[in-house]
Amino acid sequence: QSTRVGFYRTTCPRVESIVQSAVQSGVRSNPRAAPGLLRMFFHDCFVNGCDASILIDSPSSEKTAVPNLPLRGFEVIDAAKTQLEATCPGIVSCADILALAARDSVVLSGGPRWEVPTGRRDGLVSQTSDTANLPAFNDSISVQIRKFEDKGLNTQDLVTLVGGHTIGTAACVVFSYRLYNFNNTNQPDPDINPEFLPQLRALCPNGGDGTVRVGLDTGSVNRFDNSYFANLRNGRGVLESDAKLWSDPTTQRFVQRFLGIRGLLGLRFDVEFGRSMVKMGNIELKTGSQGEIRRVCTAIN
Ligand code: HEM
Ligand SMILES: [Ca+2]
Ligand SMILES: [Ca+2]
Repeated sequence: QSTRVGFYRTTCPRVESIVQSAVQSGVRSNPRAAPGLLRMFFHDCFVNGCDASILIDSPSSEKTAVPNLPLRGFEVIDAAKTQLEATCPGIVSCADILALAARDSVVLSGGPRWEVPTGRRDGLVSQTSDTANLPAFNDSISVQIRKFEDKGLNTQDLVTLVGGHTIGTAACVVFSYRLYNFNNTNQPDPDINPEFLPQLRALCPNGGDGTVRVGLDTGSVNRFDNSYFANLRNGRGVLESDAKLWSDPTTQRFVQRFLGIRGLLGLRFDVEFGRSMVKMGNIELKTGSQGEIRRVCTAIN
C-alpha cells in the first residue's frame, strides 16, 4: 500500500486549504516555522518513517533528542489539526498534515509546488533513542549516502533534499568548530573560502554564544532558490556536511548539474526537489489498519 494524491477527496475535501491557511498564519507570526516545518518533516520521515512520531510530547519522545531541539512550527500542526477535527473529525492523520505543511512552507518561501500524496497513518511509538541514526553535521559523504540509501534514497536525492538548506539557519554550536581549530589542526576547515571565513568568525566568535543563528544559504536565507548550490561551489557552505557536498566528487557532480555546468546533463532544482520530497514522504509508510489517526498530534490516542 502507498499514498495517493487526493486520498481525502471525499472524506475531507478542504484538507489542503485548511493546512495551507494554518501554515500561512503560522509563518506570519513566526517566520522560523517555515524552515522549521521542512526540517521537521525530514526528521519525522527518517525516524520510524513519515508517521508523525516527531510530534509526540513525552519526556522520552523523539522531540527531546538534541538534533530535534531546534525544530520550530509545532504550533502550526496543532492549529491545523484543531481546524481539521472541527471540519472532518477523525479523518486526517498528523503525518499527512506535516507532509502538506512542509510543502506549503516551501511554496510560501518562493519555492516550487508539488502534489503531495496522502494516506499516511500516525505511529504508536516515539523514543529519543530512535533518533541516533539521523544524519549529522559532521558526517562524511559516504556516511550521508549510506544513511539516505538505508531509507531508499539515492545520491541524487541526497543532494537534492539537502538543498532544503536554501532556507533557514543553523546555530553557531553546530559549525563553529570549523572556524578555529578544525580536527586539532589549529587551522580552520580548508573547505571554507578564505573570504567567507572572517564573516563566519564575526558571527560566531571563538568561545562565544553557541545559540546565535546563521543563515545556511548566505544572502538568500528566506528564499527557496538555487543560490545554496552556488554557495557550495564558492566554499560558502556553513555546515561541514554541506561543504563536503562540493569537496567530494561523488556529490559534486550533482551540485554541478543543478548549477547547469556545461557538459553535464542539467538538473532543475525546482523540479527535482518535489520529486525527491515525494520519495522521502513514502519512507516506511504505515497504511491500511497499521497505526492510527490521532485525535491530537502531540499524543497517541
Ligand atoms: C545529510 C543530511 C543533513 C544534515 C547533516 C543536516 C543538518 C542540519 C543541521 C545541523 C541544521 C542546523 C540545526 C540548528 O542548528 O538549528 C539543519 C538545518 C536545516 N535543515 Fe538540515 N540536514 C540534512 C538534511 C536536510 C534535509 C533532507 C532537509 C529537508 C528536506 C533539511 C532541512 C533543513 C532546514 C530547512 C534547516 C533550517 C532549520 C531552521 O532554520 O530552523 N536538512 N540541518
Ligand atoms: Ca517518524
Ligand atoms: Ca535561498
